[in-house]
Amino acid sequence: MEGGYHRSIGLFYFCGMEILIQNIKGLVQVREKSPRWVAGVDMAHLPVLENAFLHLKDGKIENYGAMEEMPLINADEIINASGRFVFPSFVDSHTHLVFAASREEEFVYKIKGMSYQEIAAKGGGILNSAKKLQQTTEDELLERAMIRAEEIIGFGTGAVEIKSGYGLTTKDEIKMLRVAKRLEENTPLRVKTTFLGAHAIPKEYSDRNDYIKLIKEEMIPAVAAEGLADYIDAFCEKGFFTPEETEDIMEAGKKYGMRPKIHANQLHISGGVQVGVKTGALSVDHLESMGEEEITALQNTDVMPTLLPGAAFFLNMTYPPARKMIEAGLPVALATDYNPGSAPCGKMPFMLSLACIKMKMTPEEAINSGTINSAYAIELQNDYGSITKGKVANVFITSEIPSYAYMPYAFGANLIDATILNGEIIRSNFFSIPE
Ligand SMILES: N=CN[C@@H](CCC(=O)O)C(=O)O
Ligand SMILES: [Zn+2]
Repeated sequence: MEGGYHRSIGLFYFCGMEILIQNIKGLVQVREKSPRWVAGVDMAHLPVLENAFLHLKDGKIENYGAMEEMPLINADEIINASGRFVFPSFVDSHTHLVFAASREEEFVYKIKGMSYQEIAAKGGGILNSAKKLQQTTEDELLERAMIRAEEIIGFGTGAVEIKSGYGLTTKDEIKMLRVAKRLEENTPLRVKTTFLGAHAIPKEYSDRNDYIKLIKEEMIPAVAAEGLADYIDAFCEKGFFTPEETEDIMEAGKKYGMRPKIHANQLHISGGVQVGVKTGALSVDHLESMGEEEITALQNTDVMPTLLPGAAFFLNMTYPPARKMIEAGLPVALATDYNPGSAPCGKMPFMLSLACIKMKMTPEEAINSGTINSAYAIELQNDYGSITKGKVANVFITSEIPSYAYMPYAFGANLIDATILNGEIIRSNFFSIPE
């Protein structure tokens, strides 16, 4: 067995560890061959193997099957999961989890009746977060983001996308993205990064074109030179960036190898969906405001519609029409949008509950959305998002629950009892972790 140094906790660990989880009540999202996504009526199907075993070796899924067919396995660690379900870890494909400070003063304004746009116009919102982030050092930001990373691991997340967009100057955007990269080095999370310089226009720009020029001519090349971003994003919304500006910025990013992922149709029908389709975006995200035309535009494309019900919940807005999208044959992905302004919550199981309760998705559809489909939304579907031989050994074990549907049903409950990432036991509260 080979040893190694644990990046996050500074402890020696056995990276060649073999783990056998046996007597699993239900092994969820078992796919012999991983699809790139599931769409339309197929979203209602969630493959679950009852009374199963799962064998993890060298950080990968080695084998799984029915208990009565389990071969002899010489594992270092044997976990008895009777009464429990094992899920592939969630993939959270849209977050802003690097930020300097929370914004609960705006929360109170919202309670008193101010809208998201009114708060932004008063210098709150994204510009408020940018001001605080500019005054925070890279190391301080990392320290704060590490706490959130540990938090989401406890909620069952194993891979995450993190955006910039609270820097709004070249040096501060780079600072945010460096922190996101350092999170991957310092935690067991798989991290994908997105450059979101086009999140808001800073106050000091009387001509918005000057800021857009800065994004295209200075920020994008600087971010690319350090290899800091996989994707490029813009907040395509009234009062933020127009569809034409969004398209221009997406095309500029593409020249540097960054594929678009767009904030689209959150507050209005913004044209963001059509720009996403036109620029070959990997995903269009939010989609609270969708007409027939937007749904039709997404059909027969490779763009993943990504729903962020935590933002609609927090802002008390209409939820995306998930049923209409699924009935139109589209896939949908789910993510948290974890950020200090519109969704201060990184808990994927709660997103599943909101998907079911508020968007009328079934538990099967919600689980497919937060695993295999959200993996596609950050191009990780070949390695994450399902229990498939050869994929990364990222799983969690639930507490003793009656069914997998209990996960979205018991909203807010903490139902995750153990987490294994990259084949390492990260935490457990029902068996002791080997020294
Ligand atoms: N909508 C734009 N960006 C974030 C919110 C940012 C903020 O208010 O800080 C979102 O995805 O909801
Ligand atoms: Zn967002």
